[in-house]
Amino acid sequence: MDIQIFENAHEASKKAVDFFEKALEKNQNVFGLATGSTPEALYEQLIDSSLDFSDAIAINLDEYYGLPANHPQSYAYFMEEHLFNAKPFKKTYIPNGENTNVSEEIDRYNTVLAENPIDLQLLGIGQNGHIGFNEPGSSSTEKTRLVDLTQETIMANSRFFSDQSEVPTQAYSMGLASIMSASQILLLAFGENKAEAIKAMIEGPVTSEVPASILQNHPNVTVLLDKEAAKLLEK
Ligand SMILES: N[C@@H]1[C@@H](O)[C@H](O)[C@@H](COP(=O)(O)O)O[C@@H]1O
Repeated sequence: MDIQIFENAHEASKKAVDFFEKALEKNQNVFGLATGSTPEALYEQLIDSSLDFSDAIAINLDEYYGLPANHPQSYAYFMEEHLFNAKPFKKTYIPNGENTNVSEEIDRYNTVLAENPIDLQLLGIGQNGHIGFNEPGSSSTEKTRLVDLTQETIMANSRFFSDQSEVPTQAYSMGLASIMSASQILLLAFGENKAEAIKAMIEGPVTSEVPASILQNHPNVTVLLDKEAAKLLEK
């Protein structure tokens, strides 16, 4: 893993833009994208850049189960608001949270991934070390699936909903095997509340208890951190 530490999220996100630029230059046009507050600064900078994604494909990691795409807290809505409306892609994919035929939705998404191998996968990280919505205990061999969210994740995500009872308890997510099959991975983490997860991911053992630790086994991972998220790392 290549670990890079920056003064703040803005500087780290600036560096992340370079990875998108380099990928486009090499005609690596399939981007695995993430939601959450972490990539917001990156998406703002991509919008402000002259980079052209009109030939690129975006494949998102996950979506809440039960939320329609036009729900303001759905990840589909987030992506439109934070990136796609201002920076159009040729094609965008995200799990359909409204599809209650679970095996059909999983097959559809796994086919999308098989037909469009991801060149650059962007990731955030949950405070418990989850990536996508692969919670602690997730198997490293899983592809797309419907996951039960942990109480910790439901609590963390409740800040976006007016009432905790409205926070979905399940989500469709690309699995760890889907994430690991990307050619290159870029993980961003900002703020002190990510410091423990980052330490465990980088310096701890590879364990399903910290899903992100599996990234130690990937040959091409870059981690961009601000000082707070890096503060527990051994110097
Ligand atoms: N499914 C998303 C993850 O993809 C994201 O990395 C994580 C951290 O979110 P944030 O960036 O807001 O801290 O939250 C959610 O659980």
